[in-house]
Amino acid sequence: MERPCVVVARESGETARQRLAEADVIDQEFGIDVSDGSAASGAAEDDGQLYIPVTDPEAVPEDLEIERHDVPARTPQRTPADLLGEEPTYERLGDVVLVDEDGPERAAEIAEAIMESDIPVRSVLNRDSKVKGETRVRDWEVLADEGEERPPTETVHREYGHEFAVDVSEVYFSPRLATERNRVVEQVEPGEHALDMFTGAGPYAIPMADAGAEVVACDINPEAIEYLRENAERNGVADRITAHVGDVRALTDEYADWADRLVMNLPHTAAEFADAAVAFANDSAVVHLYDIQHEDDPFERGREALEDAAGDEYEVTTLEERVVRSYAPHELNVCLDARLDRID
Ligand SMILES: C[S@@+](CC[C@H](N)C(=O)[O-])C[C@H]1O[C@@H](n2cnc3c(N)ncnc32)[C@H](O)[C@@H]1O
Repeated sequence: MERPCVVVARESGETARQRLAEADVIDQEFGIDVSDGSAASGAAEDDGQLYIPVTDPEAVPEDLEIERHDVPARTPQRTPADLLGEEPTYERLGDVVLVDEDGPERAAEIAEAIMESDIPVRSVLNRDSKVKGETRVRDWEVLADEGEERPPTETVHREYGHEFAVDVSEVYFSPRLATERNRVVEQVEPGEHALDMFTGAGPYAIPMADAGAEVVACDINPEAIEYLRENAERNGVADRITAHVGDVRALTDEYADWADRLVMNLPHTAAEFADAAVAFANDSAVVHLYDIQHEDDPFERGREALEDAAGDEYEVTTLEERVVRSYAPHELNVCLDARLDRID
């Protein structure tokens, strides 16, 4: 059936799809038409493009092209909401579903609906603790598991065209930060030196390397670095990433004056690493410092820490103050983008 569709080259398809999903304009009643450039594809037009059906062309970001195109109607899918009669809150990480429920009965009911629905899911996990200690890993209760060979906490997650293998019982990973990570990655210039100080399984390091950066990635959690290395191979960027296990402060001599860009994703604590960030910075470096702070002035602590560490060696300029998401009542997860320019 002919519907308004966003037309994109196949290689830009995943990025466009995620942007449209964020704007909530993908028409779920119709499928995406994937034409592969060959006359045998059966697509209405064999031009190697993707046609993503949208509900409201007016709400589509302006830089995306729209045209009417024949797309297939989808067979209706049963969602967890259809089965429960209301929309439960959950996040998808590959074929694992993450929920955050206190009551065991409610948790079991949601898990059952998720497993019975048509979304492709292998296990359902409930948050069983807050993020803990240096590694920021939390405990998970397994609510449902199809019982394959892989542990129910391990999966392969896809984000903006990259694949991340991760076991959430061993390594921190939050699918909620996908848009924020992409915002940072889009600023990367080919050839720049990027230091991902708290890399986890590599959701910043890998796309930055794919954007052409030479990346140094560090984590104190050895399991995280194992997954980072696997993910670097998986995404074909192993030759542009150097991985280190340990406290990132131990690298300040080896990478002194090296970095054009520093990613500091260790909310609550990153400001304590401002001295290391300044030691890593070259003559003009951009810092992305994440924090979780009271909404009254969530950027102050990070900015002051950078200014104190910079002393009279660097000028600190705020580039952007970004609210990533609300974390708890009156508490925000934020990112301060700042530039450090060496004072001659
Ligand atoms: C909030 S997680 C972020 C991981 C990743 N950047 C992401 O977005 O998924 C912070 C990471 O910092 C690591 N970490 C904590 N203290 C560290 C230190 N002193 N040096 C290096 N890594 C550290 C933890 O093990 C954890 O993987």
